[in-house]
Amino acid sequence: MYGKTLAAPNEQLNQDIQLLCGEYARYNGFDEELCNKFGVKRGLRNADGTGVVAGITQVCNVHGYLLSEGEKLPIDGELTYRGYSITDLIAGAQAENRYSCEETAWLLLLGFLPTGAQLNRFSEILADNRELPENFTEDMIMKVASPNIMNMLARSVLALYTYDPRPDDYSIENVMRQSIELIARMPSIMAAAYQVKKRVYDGRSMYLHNPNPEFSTAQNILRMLRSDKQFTEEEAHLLDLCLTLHSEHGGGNCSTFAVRVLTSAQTDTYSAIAAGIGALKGPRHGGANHKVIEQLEYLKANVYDWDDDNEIREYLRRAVAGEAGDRSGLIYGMGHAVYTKSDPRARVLKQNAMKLAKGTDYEGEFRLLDAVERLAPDVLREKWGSDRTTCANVDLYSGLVYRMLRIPDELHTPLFAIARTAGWCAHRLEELSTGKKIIRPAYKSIVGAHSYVPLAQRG
Ligand SMILES: CC(=O)SCCNC(=O)CCNC(=O)[C@H](O)C(C)(C)COP(=O)(O)OP(=O)(O)OC[C@H]1O[C@@H](n2cnc3c(N)ncnc32)[C@H](O)[C@@H]1OP(=O)(O)O
Ligand SMILES: O=C([O-])CC(=O)C(=O)O
Repeated sequence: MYGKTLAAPNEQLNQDIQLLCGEYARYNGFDEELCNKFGVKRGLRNADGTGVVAGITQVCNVHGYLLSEGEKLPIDGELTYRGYSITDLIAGAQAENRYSCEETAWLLLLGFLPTGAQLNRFSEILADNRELPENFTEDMIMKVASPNIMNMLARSVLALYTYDPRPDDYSIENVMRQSIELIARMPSIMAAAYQVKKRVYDGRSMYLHNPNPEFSTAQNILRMLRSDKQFTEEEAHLLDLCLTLHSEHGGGNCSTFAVRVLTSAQTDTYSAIAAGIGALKGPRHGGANHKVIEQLEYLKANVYDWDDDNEIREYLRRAVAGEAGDRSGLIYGMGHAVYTKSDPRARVLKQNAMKLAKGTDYEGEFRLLDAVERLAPDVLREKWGSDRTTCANVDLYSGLVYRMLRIPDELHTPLFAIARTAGWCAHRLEELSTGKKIIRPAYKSIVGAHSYVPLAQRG
């Protein structure tokens, strides 16, 4: 067989680990009721599920419900970047046949819309910084390839520290430079990591195409991923729309909060952004877009009639019971910490997915996702025993759009990371300029006091 395989742990080590885990279970874990007793805000949430307010931000607003007399009222979600609605940002660029991802990055970093001259200069700066440092691909990506591109993104971002003459300078001027370099370089890292992974793990040919300085971020991504470097303008504009939609989501989402936590310790930009990538990789967060595609494959394999709601509902019930799919009990692409009735990004992605799928081989996959969106809320309500409103999130339709753009499934979450780098950097800058305090919540200790026992006396 061609390609690198990972060594399995040896049998003796497996047995030792099982013993250790048995001991772990005896000495760890606690009665969940203790959290209620001590008023612990698990997941940094209030009793009604709203987030504990951890800071003030001017970067973004995620609006998902109204509070009336202490009750959460479901509404259609709204998302604004620096006060501008995402739909206006996208429509504005589309009306002028422009790409919006670079304008969005400027807006998030600086706080206002660029003039034409500012946008042109910013795009030139990004173009000048897309290439990776000399020998970076050879030394940092090729030498120890990773089977997982998110892992490779995090490792490569950390490695860039070594190539930076001022890695630990956290002045706004220096962090702005680092932010712009990272936004420019992330697509090149993803493309190289994917090509090398293809070669090393899948035994396929790799193509290392240089970015084109004349191209936008979306155009360059398609150019670098495709063996023939070819793409259509429609494809690049759709990818640009996806990147814009994923660029930012407030200070409280798991990955951005991770970036803010690390930043509050005044650590370096590379460590903070690598933490964001690590958090985004999780299947409850950005990794859900990849999981949605896996879930779609399970549905395709296990549902006989894709138009039979009863059969799909039954499958979803089994998934929630942990008896189907990846056995996690989750329906991926559904539910959100803030949005109730709808996620505005999912609405836009759904429209595009529907348009693109119509009359193609993907129509059936679109109908399956649509069925998940229609049926999952009731299935979840059965589980919760309540009438709570839940909705599709950004991850439900993005993977199908990427599939239709011929982007490999394993790059769906990395594309999210590429887009979110602008948001992470904007929050890092904000945390540095306004945070002023190390983020340090408390954990209530419930461990009793023990007298030390000398080794010879332990039973
Ligand atoms: C870019 C993004 O991060 S968007 C989110 C992407 N993630 C997913 O699609 C994964 C599936 N969804 C989820 O896991 C959740 O809805 C989250 C992580 C997005 C939000 O989590 P929370 O804010 O804790 O959701 P919420 O308060 O509504 O959860 C209540 C309960 O319902 C469960 N639940 C929520 N959504 C789902 C779901 N899609 N499938 C199964 N159970 C769910 C929660 O696990 C929780 O169970 P518990 O009380 O046993 O712990
Ligand atoms: O806000 C959240 O918790 C998750 C989310 O949708 C995002 O980060 O895009």
